[in-house]
Amino acid sequence: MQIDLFSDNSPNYPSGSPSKSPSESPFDSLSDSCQKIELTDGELVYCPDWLSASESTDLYRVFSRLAWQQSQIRMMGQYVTIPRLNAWYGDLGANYGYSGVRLPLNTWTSELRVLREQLLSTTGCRFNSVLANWYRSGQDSVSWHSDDEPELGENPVIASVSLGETRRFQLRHKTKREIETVALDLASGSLLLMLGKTQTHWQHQIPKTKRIIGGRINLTFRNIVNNEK
Ligand SMILES: O=C(O)CCC(=O)C(=O)O
Ligand SMILES: [Fe+2]
Repeated sequence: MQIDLFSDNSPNYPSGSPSKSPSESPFDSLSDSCQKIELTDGELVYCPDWLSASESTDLYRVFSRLAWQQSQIRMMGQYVTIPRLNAWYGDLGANYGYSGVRLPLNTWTSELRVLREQLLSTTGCRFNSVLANWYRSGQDSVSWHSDDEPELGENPVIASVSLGETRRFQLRHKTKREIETVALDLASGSLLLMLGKTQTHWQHQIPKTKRIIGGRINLTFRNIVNNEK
């Protein structure tokens, strides 16, 4: 695979995509196995079989050995332990935090690097970091939020790879309450792209479930544009 790592493309815009009229998304040319989901004020692409079942099983096992930690976030002046494990990997300088937590930066593992290259060839987007989440059971979750930290820049492309147990992913519009919540069941081996103004206008969550289920690892590849912090 030939990749020009030093080309001067805008980091959040696919590099290899053919030129399109402005009304078309650069992601329209993704394979037929991907489904485009148009939102009011946002856009998603869902590719259910991005990885094969055996790749997904192997990667779940490999990634269960990432540098997991259980972070504490600040909420209304109090420290609260988050109901999931986190790990942050990225290029030197790709520093990231949310809700008062600064996650320690780990250097890429070879398997995370391979996934990042596969994402470059699928999407044309180059990511410099990945936030890994491990939902150990149905009692682990992430509550309503947007991936809108300033270091992600404007209209970030977030590429979310799911491994292990299928979990429900919900999105709600921030201001237009008449728009119904959107729900997607994110299967093992799937890729979900959140595009355009999705982070500006929508929040997303993984709710808890009472079902007795196994674990799920989610990898959200991101591009940190402001690295001086
Ligand atoms: O687990 C997921 O699918 C979502 C994770 C997420 O929203 C995040 O890491 O910001
Ligand atoms: Fe998120």
